Amino acid sequence: MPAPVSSKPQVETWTNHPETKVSLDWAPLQIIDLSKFDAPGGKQELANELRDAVKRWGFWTVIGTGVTQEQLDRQLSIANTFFKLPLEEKRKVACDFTVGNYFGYREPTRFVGNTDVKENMEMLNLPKYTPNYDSVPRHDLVKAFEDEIAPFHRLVWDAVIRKIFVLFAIILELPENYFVDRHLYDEPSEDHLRYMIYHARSVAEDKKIGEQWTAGHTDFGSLTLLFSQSVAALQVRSPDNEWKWVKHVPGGITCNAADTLSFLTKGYIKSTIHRVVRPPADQASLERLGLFYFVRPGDNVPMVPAPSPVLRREGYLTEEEEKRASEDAVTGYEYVRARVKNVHDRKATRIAEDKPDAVFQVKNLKVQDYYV
Ligand SMILES: O=C(O)CCC(=O)C(=O)O
Ligand SMILES: [Fe+2]
Repeated sequence: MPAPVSSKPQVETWTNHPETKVSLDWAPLQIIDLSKFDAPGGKQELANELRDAVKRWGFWTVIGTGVTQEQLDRQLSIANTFFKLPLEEKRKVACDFTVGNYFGYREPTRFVGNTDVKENMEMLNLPKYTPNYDSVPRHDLVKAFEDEIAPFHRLVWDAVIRKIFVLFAIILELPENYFVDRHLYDEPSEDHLRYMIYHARSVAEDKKIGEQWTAGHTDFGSLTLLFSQSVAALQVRSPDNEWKWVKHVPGGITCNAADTLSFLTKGYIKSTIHRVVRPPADQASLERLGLFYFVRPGDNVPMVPAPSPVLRREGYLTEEEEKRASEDAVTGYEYVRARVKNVHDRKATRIAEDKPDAVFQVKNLKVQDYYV
């Protein structure tokens, strides 16, 4: 048995950056106050507020989550400490994209498209703390802080994700636990908490890549939670196909729906296109450290449309489709692993100049690979 890690390393405290003073074209994202969730009529009220946001934007912000600023800052400081480790240490547990495995450290090794500019982002994806993942390797630093990371990991699911899934079920007139049951924390899934850092680039380098740090894309799982942070760089494609900046909401969590939730709802819940670009001038030289939770469907959950009266009524789902849906259905694990492999198991990242006509497909499930 490995020796228990007795003392914690010193953390490199992370300090948040000031917000940009540049006036940007911000996306008008709906704010959902989850502190109302348990009040009488609260869930229904929140579901009504969320309905339009999920159908049209696929992006919204939650506040009143119960996750404290102190907990958030502590996670960011642990993340900051991790990224300052020597590369050899970070490499000890690495993502294995040859099998679409996103758990572990992602090193910025790839060139952007056909340029000589390298990726500027590193990440660490931490699987859930449940017996299913006991044997998954973790870095010593992560083990040393497990008493803080593990409860935080589960708290995000319990306090935020579970509630959002209940709201989706109400919107779709399904039993309240319909989506919760397909994303349970204690069942196996590719869910991960993510630490992610973007390093600043020079004006000249950013120019070569069209200032796009990550090309337009949809996320692979069901739901992405981005703990709101002050360095502006994330843009969402609006219902009118215009890029809008996502504004910082202190203490809030920006959420977006992703591919598998769109499959489970026949496209009613929108898997929204977004990208990451060079920050505005007053923030362009800052390190951009972020904390995320990527929610994936349960490994064994079939990607079939929910039997929702709303989907039937609004013409998303025909009787014939409903009958055929479960034949040869793709599972959550199959889709997510294949999608991660397709996007990441390559030597160069995609760039806006590439032809954006690539379609990714697993059996009947189809998405556009990336967007300009
Ligand atoms: O860094 C961000 O704000 C978003 C990152 C993102 O879109 C992703 O990792 O899928
Ligand atoms: Fe994304």
